[in-house]
Amino acid sequence: QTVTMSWGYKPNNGPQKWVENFPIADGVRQSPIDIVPGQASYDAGLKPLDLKYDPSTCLDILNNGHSVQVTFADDTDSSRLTDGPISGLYRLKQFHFHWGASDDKGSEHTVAGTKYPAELHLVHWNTKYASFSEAASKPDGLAVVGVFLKIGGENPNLQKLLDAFDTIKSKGKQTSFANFDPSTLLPGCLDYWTYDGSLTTPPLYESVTWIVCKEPITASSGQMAKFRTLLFSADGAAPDCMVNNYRPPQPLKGRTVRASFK
Ligand SMILES: CC#CCOc1ccc(CNS(N)(=O)=O)cc1
Ligand SMILES: [Zn+2]
Repeated sequence: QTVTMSWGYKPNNGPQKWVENFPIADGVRQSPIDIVPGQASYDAGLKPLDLKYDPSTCLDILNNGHSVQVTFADDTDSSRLTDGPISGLYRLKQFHFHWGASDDKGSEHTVAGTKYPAELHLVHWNTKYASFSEAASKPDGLAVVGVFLKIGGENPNLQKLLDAFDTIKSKGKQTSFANFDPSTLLPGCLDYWTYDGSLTTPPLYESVTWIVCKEPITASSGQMAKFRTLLFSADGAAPDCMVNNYRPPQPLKGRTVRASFK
């Protein structure tokens, strides 16, 4: 390799290599995991998720070279998560996706070994800390809500994002993106599994309370194909399709997965 390569999802810089620069990759609370419903413990003490998002906090949509990300203004509590498995109030910072090269793979979490074509992550940070950056490395710093995507009917709310993809095709491109309500991407039923985990990309901080929704949302096969038109590569570089940007499940290492539902 001529220039020092940053992390990615290829054989020479992908998940099997991340431990070289990020030793926490072999840590005790890494994500994602395979969720085995029969082994999850129903916890009647878990509260329903309370998610309230203000579309006016939506700022822009970005190709960061690893995923497509929608970023939010987090200087007030107007887009936030409370209750569920967490205590306190966590502010929405961004959401992004992971997906495959084909509809048979793409999610990071799996359910009894089943891979979904994609997974949405809504990243929130604990307001007991002063900022996202400070919270990102604390054991109770982040709460990420995961939502599976399955192949089904056209999703009109998802289409609003996809319509912006042509302007952010390559790494580093971003464009303003206003008045999007992320709650339109949530399933009708907010039953969830929860466990203590990590970021699924470098720096892999073990700072995430994971909240994975049992019910998927739908995307059509054509909409999934649109995700695959994005590029890992920057303008002018050899085009490198942004696909398979998912980390495979990691060892549970004795952790308990709790269910909010019977
Ligand atoms: C300071 C700092 C930092 C890192 O911030 C992030 C935030 C989200 C992610 C995506 N991780 S995931 N897939 O677990 O939501 C990666 C790095
Ligand atoms: Zn993610």
